[in-house]
Amino acid sequence: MAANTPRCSTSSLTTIRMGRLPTMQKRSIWHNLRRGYGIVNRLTPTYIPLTVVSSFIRAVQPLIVLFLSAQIINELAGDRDTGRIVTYTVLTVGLAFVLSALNAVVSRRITTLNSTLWARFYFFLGNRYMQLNYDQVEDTMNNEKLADIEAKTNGNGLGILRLHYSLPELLQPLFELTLSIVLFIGMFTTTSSFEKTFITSPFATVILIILVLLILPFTYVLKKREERIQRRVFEENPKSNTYVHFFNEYMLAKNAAKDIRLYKQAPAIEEHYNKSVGAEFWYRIFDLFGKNNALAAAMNAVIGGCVYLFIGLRALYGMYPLGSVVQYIGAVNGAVGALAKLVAVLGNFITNNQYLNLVFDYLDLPDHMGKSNGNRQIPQTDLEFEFHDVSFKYPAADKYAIKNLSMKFNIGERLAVVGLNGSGKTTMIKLLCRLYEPSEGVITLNGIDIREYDYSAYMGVFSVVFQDFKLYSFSLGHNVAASENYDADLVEESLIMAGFGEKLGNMPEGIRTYLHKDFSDDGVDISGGEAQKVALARALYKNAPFVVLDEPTAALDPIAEFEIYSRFNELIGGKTAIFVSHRLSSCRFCHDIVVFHEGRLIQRGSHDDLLADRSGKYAELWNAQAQYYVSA
Ligand SMILES: Nc1ncnc2c1ncn2[C@@H]1O[C@H](COP(=O)(O)OP(=O)(O)OP(=O)(O)O)[C@@H](O)[C@H]1O
Repeated sequence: MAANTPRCSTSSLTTIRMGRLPTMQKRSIWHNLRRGYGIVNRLTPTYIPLTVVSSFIRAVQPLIVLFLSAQIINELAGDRDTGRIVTYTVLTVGLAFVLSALNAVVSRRITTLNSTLWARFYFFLGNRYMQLNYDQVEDTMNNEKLADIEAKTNGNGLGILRLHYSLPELLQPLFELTLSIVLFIGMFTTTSSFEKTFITSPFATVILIILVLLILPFTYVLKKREERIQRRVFEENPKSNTYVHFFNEYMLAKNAAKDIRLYKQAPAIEEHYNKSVGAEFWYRIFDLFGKNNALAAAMNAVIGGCVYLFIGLRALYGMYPLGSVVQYIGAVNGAVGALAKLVAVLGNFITNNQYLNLVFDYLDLPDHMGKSNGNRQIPQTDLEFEFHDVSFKYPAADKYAIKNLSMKFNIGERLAVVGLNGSGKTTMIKLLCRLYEPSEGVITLNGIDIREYDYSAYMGVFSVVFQDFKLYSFSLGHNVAASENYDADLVEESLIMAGFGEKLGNMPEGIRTYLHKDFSDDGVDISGGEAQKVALARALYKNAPFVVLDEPTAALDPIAEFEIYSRFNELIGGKTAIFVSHRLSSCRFCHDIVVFHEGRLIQRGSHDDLLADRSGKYAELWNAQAQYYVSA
């Protein structure tokens, strides 16, 4: 029967089902370039066409000046026709002006798009993170990959951002090469009468071409070396990006600020940071880049010198007019430079491919709990959930957090869940809410495996307040409704029901008041207990049929706690509710109590029934707490 069929019984299968990255998938460069530029185009739609225009202008501008200067020199050395000289001069100045102006406009727009892309790309990554299945978010391996992507993007400009910045580096030399060929092609088709020597022979032309083409293997070798060393440095420091990410977040985290100060963590953090993210790491990469750039410049200078010599000698033998000498030298050297840049950028594409794979592996993490599962609609009323012999082990753990759990949640009743720390209470809730899937056994809703229901609709069934809930620095209304557009009356009502009414009355702008001061100088800071009330109001506003409160009153003062309990039935209405708490006295209003111990359900019954079992865990926990109140 499906209900008891173990799923993912082998660890490797579990690994894949949990949506981890088994090994980096290899994709072809062309596939990655197409997909990568597709993303660039989606994030900044005008960037690619504007870069084509800008690269063309940058390539054509010096070559137009070169061509027109050559015409002027030829005119000065030949017919000296004033009209033509003036026309060339005006054209040179006029075109330079028009192209510069056009380029300034386009470049300004591109500069804006560069920073836009940066911001949008980080949102794109973060947004993907928000869409991941929860188990993938908790998976250290995926988090390391994300830290790696962010650091490689941020610190090294690799991955998608490299594609973005490489586009002009690719297009400009492509245009330069094409236009330079147009300008120097005349070298090989000259009709002037010249002296026949070795220098003016076709053989010398072949030697020149070979010399120019030498730039290709030379640049390729440099690029390969760069790639090899960069890869080795990254491999030798596999955790350095995670460290950077961790420390940068920790040092600035508001909830770490107290501990950092009181435990004087700053020097220890600094020491650990320097050890784990050593300057040596960056030094080796940048040292290599510097040496490679110097070698490439030296090679260009040698080839450039040979080109000068060759064309100059040919001019001496009468092969080219004076102006054309300037044009050919400029154009051939332009072509040499363009070729070197093209090989370098193609090398960059090859190097960058592994970082694109990293990004695409992350983007392609399977939605194994959502789309790949069922699309059955959620029943409208009477939702009855049941665990059937469920066991669960966290991905990297070797111990079961839940073992052979069978229990039913009675419709419309309140169930208290108690047990020692680490006994599996929160894990049970995560399984019920489909944040994780059971390793063995099955959970049903009205007799049907919960995996057969539409995932997003299923999540809508629960109003949950977790122990580690988070509020954000937007308005109170935004926090409660989790939306820009909300029902203001319902938000207020929920806050009042959750015991936040008095505080709300003192807030300068009511539910439009911002929490914290990140986005508003008038924002208010609230205490831990008040935050818990807002989180409770959020759950009430959602008005889902099943309420889960995981230690909802842990941060509340005794009076607030008493108020919440005494109005609990009013708060929950006829809904089914689970209530996790360490304060056993607060469980007494529940119809039923379950006791967890080491991942197993060991007792179930009413408060009186459980207490009657004097040797049971519940009685032990109750007596342990009661003695403090009695002695007081
Ligand atoms: N993300 C996780 N990865 C690996 N192990 C985990 C994870 N979360 C919890 N555990 C382990 O699972 C077991 C059950 O944890 P769980 O959070 O369900 O306990 P709990 O009863 O809710 O505890 P508490 O009363 O402290 O909130 C513990 O041993 C815990 O260390």
